[in-house]
Amino acid sequence: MSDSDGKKTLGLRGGARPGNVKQSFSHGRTKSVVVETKRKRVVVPKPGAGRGGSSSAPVGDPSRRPAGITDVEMARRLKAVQLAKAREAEDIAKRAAEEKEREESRARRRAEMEQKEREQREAEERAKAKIEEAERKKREAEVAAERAAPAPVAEKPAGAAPRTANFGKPAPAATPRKSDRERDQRQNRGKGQADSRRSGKLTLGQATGGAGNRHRSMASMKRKQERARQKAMGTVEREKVFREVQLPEAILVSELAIRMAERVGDVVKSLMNMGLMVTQNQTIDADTAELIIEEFGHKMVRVSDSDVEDVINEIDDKDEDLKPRPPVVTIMGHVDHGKTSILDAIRDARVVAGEAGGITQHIGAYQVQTKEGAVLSFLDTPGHAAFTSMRSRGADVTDIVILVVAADDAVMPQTIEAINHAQAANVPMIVAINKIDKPAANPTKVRTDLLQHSVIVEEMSGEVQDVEVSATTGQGLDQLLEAIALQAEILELKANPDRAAQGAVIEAQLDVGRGPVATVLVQNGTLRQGDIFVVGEQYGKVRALINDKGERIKEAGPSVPVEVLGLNGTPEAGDVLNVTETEAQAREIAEYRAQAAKDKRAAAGAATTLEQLMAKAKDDENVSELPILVKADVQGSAEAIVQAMAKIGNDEVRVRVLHSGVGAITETDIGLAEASGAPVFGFNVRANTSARNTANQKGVEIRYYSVIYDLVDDVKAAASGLLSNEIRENFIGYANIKEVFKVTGIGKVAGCLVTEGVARRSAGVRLLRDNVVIHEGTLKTLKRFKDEVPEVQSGQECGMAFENYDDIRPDDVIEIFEREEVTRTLK
Ligand SMILES: Nc1nc2c(ncn2[C@@H]2O[C@H](COP(=O)(O)OP(=O)(O)OP(=O)(O)O)[C@@H](O)[C@H]2O)c(=O)[nH]1
Repeated sequence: MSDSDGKKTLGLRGGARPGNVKQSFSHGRTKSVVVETKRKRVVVPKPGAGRGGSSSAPVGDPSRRPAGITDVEMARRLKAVQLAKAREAEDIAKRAAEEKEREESRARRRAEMEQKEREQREAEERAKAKIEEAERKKREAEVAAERAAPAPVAEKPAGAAPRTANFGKPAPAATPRKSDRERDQRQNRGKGQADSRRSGKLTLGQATGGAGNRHRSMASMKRKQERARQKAMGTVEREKVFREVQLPEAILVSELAIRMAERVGDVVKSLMNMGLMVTQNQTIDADTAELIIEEFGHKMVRVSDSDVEDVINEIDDKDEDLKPRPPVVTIMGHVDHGKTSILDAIRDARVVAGEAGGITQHIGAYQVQTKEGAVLSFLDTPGHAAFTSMRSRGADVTDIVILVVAADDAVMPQTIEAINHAQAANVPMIVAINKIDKPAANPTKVRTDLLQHSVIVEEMSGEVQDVEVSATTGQGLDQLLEAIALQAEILELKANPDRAAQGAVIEAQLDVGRGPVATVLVQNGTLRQGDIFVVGEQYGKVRALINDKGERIKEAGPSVPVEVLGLNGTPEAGDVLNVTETEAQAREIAEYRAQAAKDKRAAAGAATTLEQLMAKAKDDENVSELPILVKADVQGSAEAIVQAMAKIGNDEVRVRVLHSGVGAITETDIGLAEASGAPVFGFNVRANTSARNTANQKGVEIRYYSVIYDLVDDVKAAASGLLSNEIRENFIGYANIKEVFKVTGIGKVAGCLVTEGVARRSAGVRLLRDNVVIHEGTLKTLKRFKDEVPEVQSGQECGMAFENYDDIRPDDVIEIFEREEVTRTLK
């Protein structure tokens, strides 16, 4: 701008922009400094100059070139620019080529990995197929196996074909999975730099040797996933495996879970879903367990008894080993028709005289020989209950039933029961028409009576043998024995005496001097002294064998009843005796059975459904129970009494036997009876002194009996006392309401006509509207012509008002009834 002047401050020339800067120093001193800034010259190329310059612009044109640049410099610069552009294009092409190569190598790797996966899968499939093939080979015939063997080989080329194609062509759309991935990658590339950078990193990793690592890591990842998948699938398959679950009579919930290989929690849960509130430590019965096993998709194999029982499993006897055996005969019939008398007459021994009330109480078994030499075994039972209870324990000992019917009587309830039992057991019958000596005897009536119960005797052209006998005179007894022998012949009863014995307990008791004694009827084999045996939950070694005549014998063959000594405890009637090889076996089986019985009892208590629990709770509110204690001389009697007690009662009253046992009444019995407020019934047994004293002190009633029927009658009477009286309603009349009046002081009064019976002031009334009871109560007033009357007869008009009830309308009907209390008894 201005030229330099001597007085002026030295400054820049032209284009300079002056400015002052004030500097501050210490002690308030300042100094102003002039600062000049010079603007930088900016060269802006004119439009079109660049393009022309790059190719055909005249190099020496000073107007198109920046100031101060020579032609040579300009040419050099342009050349440098061209070179840079060419290099840039080259770089782009190179990068594109590299990218393509990388892409191809990635595709190749992917193809390889997939190939490997496929190979792995195929190898697994082949292995699986091999296993299946091996299994099939085992099962199938040789030819089928050979035919089946090339199957995997044939599959191989088919599986290999796409593999070869993949190798030749790195990235074909071989599988839909692969094409998906490629599409994804293309999309990713299009999406932006971030994705392509990521793919670039992959390549770098590969280039720096990380490729192997990456490859491995991806593969290992895939293997991991595959393992997880297979594991998951494997678990599912395992659940589907049908396990054979061995199921005993009762099983612990936890044990069931273990046997099914399921989680205990799941088992408990499904039990709860079934309405069973049980824990894993509780026992459930086989039926419930079966449902659970089915629910979990397993197969149940019932084991009725444990493997320990296998040692006594039935061996089928060969025909040549079987020899004829005597028939086992049971005499059945109505009370006092002469069962014991017939048996007595046959044995030529007096049994009746020794028995209280002439009623057979003990179960015994005896053998007799007919004149022809045929041996028959007789079983004397105290009624049909024992016969049934023996059958229910699996002791079907009876071959022939003698049905005793008194000729002077008729077919009685117990006769019918006996017929039913014999028919249910599929045991042939012989009818013995007894007391034929009596003048009132009418055997034809007996025969015709029997017809009604589908027993057609020979005399009536049927197949059932009938014999007229008299136990008193002995008439017809030989014919009866002949008939039995004949029936036995028809039945062709056989057994193998040369094998380990098997028998059924007829009676068992604890003998003071001899210990537990069981009367056993040998059914098969021969029982010998010294034999080791298991009987029910007891076991032992035969110390002595005593026959029905009280003689000691060394052995007892088929159909021979014998008393066995040497038991460790008292078995129950109906228990089966089996001879074992060793004492260990016998003990093991006995212990197993005892445990099984205990488990079963526990299961019966535990496996109660909610509904059952509620029903039981509800029942208990309404049902009165008569608790009793029973002590008897022998097991059979105790059992018969318990069974008779079970039959007494109805929906409201029942007898509950708290305890039943064999032997004298003890202090323990009295204690139990006192706790439950129960009387003690002694059957052919007495209370010992201390028990008697305690009973006196505590006020426990002891009753002694020697006849079962007396006991039953007494209990029935006692149980009847528990029955609440029945309230019976009798309708005495009906009245129709004609009009309704309002009377001050009384309220609404119905003007009625008694249409039926009588209206009584003291009776109960019901108000019916359209045949629906809308009120039940009593009458406040019954008037006839303004007079209060006790009753009004049918056809007469009267006024009635209800006690505490006013809603009465014309056309309503009044039902009049009386209630009476009726004392009930048990049948
Ligand atoms: N006249 C006559 N009386 C007989 C005959 N058989 C039995 N009795 C009598 O009938 C009564 C009953 O006989 P039991 O042998 O005790 O009758 P049961 O069927 O065994 O009776 P329970 O043991 O109570 O079931 C006795 O008094 C016998 O004397 C017979 O053939 N003729």
